[in-house]
Amino acid sequence: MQPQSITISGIGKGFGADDVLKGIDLSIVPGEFLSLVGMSGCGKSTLLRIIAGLETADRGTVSIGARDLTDVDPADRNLAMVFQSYALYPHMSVRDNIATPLRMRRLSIWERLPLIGRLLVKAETLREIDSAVKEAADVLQISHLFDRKPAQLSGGQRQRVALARALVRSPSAFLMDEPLSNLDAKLRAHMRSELINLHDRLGATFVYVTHDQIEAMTMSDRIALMSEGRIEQLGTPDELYGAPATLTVARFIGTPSINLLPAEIDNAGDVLLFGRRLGLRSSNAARGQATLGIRSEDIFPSADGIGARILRSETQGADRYVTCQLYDDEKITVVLRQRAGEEISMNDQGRIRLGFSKAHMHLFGSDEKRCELTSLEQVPA
Ligand SMILES: Nc1ncnc2c1ncn2[C@@H]1O[C@H](COP(=O)(O)OP(=O)(O)OP(=O)(O)O)[C@@H](O)[C@H]1O
Repeated sequence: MQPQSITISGIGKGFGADDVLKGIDLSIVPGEFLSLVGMSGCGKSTLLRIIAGLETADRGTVSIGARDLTDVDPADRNLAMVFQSYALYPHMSVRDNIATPLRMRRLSIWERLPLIGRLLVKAETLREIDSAVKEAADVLQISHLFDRKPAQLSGGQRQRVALARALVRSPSAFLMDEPLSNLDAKLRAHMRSELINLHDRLGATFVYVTHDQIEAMTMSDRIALMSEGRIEQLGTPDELYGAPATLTVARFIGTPSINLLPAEIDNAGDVLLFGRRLGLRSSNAARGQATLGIRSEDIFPSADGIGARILRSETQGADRYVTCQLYDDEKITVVLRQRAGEEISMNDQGRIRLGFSKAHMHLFGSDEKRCELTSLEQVPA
């Protein structure tokens, strides 16, 4: 199956008085791995269900390739949906679970009957179904589990059966709703890389819903970050991390979370942090209160920096995250990343001085939107 594009135009959806999707436009390119990510309740599952045809939009259209699907039944959309709950048939073997979508599509109601159906159906059709089931099971490395029932499988194996069942139909695209969230952390990380491999091998279009930004950041070609029924930002993981369009995106993406500090913009557009000019100017920010975002890797010990007190430090793999209180202000703490082998020099009271990398600061105006910053060295006087 050639990978297909998915085009979503002006999708709106309400449940009662709740406006859950407020006009979504999104073009997913053929073969792309696109994640819909956002806080619980932002509308990502509803959007995926509308693409699948399991939910009807109040307005707007969904197309796959050149085909408008808005009024097409879910069964005729040729999209494979994989759920968090796996949705396997408990009484059927792994082989029969995988074969079911093909039997539904290729066999008549009589041919699907146990025993008598076998007499009616053509041997060639059965062979074709068996071979497609075997191929899908081989891709997901579960052929040795063919005769087991779902209850006899681990979580990861069940999810693989669900994926094989989706794969066997040669769908135009795969739609996945939090497919890994029932797995423990280690298996999750393993299945993440299996899904990436599967995507690379199939070259198919994947739309993946998750509330886990790490999952979205590590797996996706592009991410659509949703908030309150809107797409807040659409871009590559690097774009969302390196140039968050809004405070919501900045807060959501990145571990540890971005440090946010209260700042001010004076009449000339100069940015002040704790009353000090930073040598940065914003041409498009409204004057007054603003927020500066600084990621932990862009903060470093510096003799002429801002005074801070170390509160705690946590080791995570090769990095240590050090939480510091700025100016003894209880509300303002920052986390900096200390790499293995680096020692932070502090005085006996646990105090240090911190500098911020100007080139990597993110400024958000009072409307919470990103403002462009220029270094004053580049601004003509
Ligand atoms: N069938 C329904 N009837 C009424 N309200 C619904 C229905 N389905 C979803 N909602 C509401 O719509 C909003 C968006 O739900 P949706 O499941 O799309 O969010 P989500 O971003 O996928 O959240 P989660 O990560 O928790 O699954 C929520 O407030 C939810 O309560």
